[in-house]
Amino acid sequence: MLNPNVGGSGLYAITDPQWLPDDKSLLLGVEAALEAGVALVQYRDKTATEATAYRRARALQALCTDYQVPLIINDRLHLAADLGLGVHLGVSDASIAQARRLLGANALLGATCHASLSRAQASLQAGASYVAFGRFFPSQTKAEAPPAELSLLTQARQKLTCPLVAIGGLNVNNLPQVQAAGAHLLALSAGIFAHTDFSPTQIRMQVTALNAALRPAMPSNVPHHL
Ligand SMILES: Cc1ncc(COP(=O)(O)OP(=O)(O)O)c(N)n1
Ligand SMILES: Cc1nc(C(=O)O)sc1CCOP(=O)(O)O
Ligand SMILES: [Mg+2]
Repeated sequence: MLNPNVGGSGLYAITDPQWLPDDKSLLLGVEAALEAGVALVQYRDKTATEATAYRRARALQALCTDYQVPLIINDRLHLAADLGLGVHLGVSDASIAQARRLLGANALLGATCHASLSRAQASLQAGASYVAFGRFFPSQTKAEAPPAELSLLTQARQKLTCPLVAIGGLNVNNLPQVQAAGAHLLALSAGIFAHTDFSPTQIRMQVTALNAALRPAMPSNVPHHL
């Protein structure tokens, strides 16, 4: 379900250990984002051991449940299965079809599609709940992410009926144009969590400013799949 605070177009907060390096900053940072209003949270942590990732995901699950916001696990399909959560998968990760079989019909499954509409169509065919395109702007979090053009979102809106996620270098200044191009969900990591002095207050202020930059979606545009 999308966050009604933002009328169906919402923020998708993606954690990263560069910005939230330990349990305390991760939980305080995500809680600040939840308080200020995000529609989805993704736990993305490439470096944590299995045990640490499990502990952090469990703690985030409890927090997100309190705020009734879905939590999605990046990459780690078996962790998602253990906790009964959704998963986001890229081209080098487990397949969407395998994830759908393992996680069941109701799980949220996200698929990275970079700049490829045909990959998006194939991912949906295989059972994805949403498709993600990007990166639209240079990313501090993932500098090597391949580029995509904003016009792709407009084409995707014409061809696909699922929720469309935009990712990569999003911030308060470029958010309106990404939304206007057709994105339903705006995924950000650095734009929410990267601050020189980590502070939950800064994160809350940042999410509040991002939400203020978003225009509420028309009811007919709101995808109800999430
Ligand atoms: C919402 C969202 N979109 C894209 C990605 C990138 O996934 P992937 O290509 O698998 O890369 P990593 O995140 O695993 O580095 C994402 N995580 N979330
Ligand atoms: C994890 C990820 N995937 C991307 C892609 O384009 O597939 S861009 C990206 C990083 C997103 O973080 P930020 O908002 O800081 O740019
Ligand atoms: Mg991945």
